[in-house]
Amino acid sequence: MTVDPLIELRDVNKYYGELHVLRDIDLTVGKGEVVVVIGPSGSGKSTLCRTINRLETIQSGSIRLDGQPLPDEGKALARLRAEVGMVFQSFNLFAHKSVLQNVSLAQIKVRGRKREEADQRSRALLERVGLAAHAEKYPAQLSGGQQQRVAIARALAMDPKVMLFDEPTSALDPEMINEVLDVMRQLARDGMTMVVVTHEMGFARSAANRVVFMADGRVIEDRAPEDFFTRPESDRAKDFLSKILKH
Ligand SMILES: Nc1ncnc2c1ncn2[C@@H]1O[C@H](COP(=O)(O)OP(=O)(O)OP(=O)(O)O)[C@@H](O)[C@H]1O
Repeated sequence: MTVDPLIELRDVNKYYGELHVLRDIDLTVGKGEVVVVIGPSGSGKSTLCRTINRLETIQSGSIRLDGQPLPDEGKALARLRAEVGMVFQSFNLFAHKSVLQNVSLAQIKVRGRKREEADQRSRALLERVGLAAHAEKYPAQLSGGQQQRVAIARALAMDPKVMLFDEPTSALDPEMINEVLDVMRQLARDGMTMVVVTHEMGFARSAANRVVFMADGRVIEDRAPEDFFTRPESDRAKDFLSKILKH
């Protein structure tokens, strides 16, 4: 099956000072694909995510979104950040604004929507993530899982072309992990293009089109989950899987 590419990384290299964190990365994410990135701590997974919406600069190589090189600054960069929705481990909601205001704010500021239109959209998205009844509450009145679902609704409100998730469930209590993963599974079924850094192997098995395994800043394997989990090719991946599957 040929997929229409949405994100294309070619020969990407990134350093933090002397530390070579991304090494010759070639990666294509097709429209509607769900790519789960896994690998040992420090292998560069977060950095990879952060380069895609230009939170990090790269030293060489190229990154294209929908055929266009990533912009460096100004309005084009703000537009890019809206088109590449990002959900982090911590939810970073505005504590003194209601859930509804949290979801509406960037729509008004970045997208230029009128408050009424933004709020209407926000309510529909809150419904989609199962939080319609909580629109008037403040973040501190919600559980971690609910706050993370607000963060997802906030990113979706910008009409992103792709959603990046960087360990979205790592800060959550175990009983809340599934409520967030279920929202992500639904997004995947709805055809959203997604890049997901996670330690949740069940999600990788069930929702990913491809698993990208990274180690030492390199993509070591990039394969369908059923192949990767049953027949990992590299010693690094075998070692990684045997460690995490023991837990
Ligand atoms: N801002 C930074 N400045 C300097 N070094 C950094 C910075 N951010 C990350 N690093 C280093 O870059 C390497 C890759 O980090 P990164 O967070 O991308 O890895 P990761 O695979 O996401 O790890 P984890 O699973 O632990 O989150 C690590 O050695 C990390 O210490």
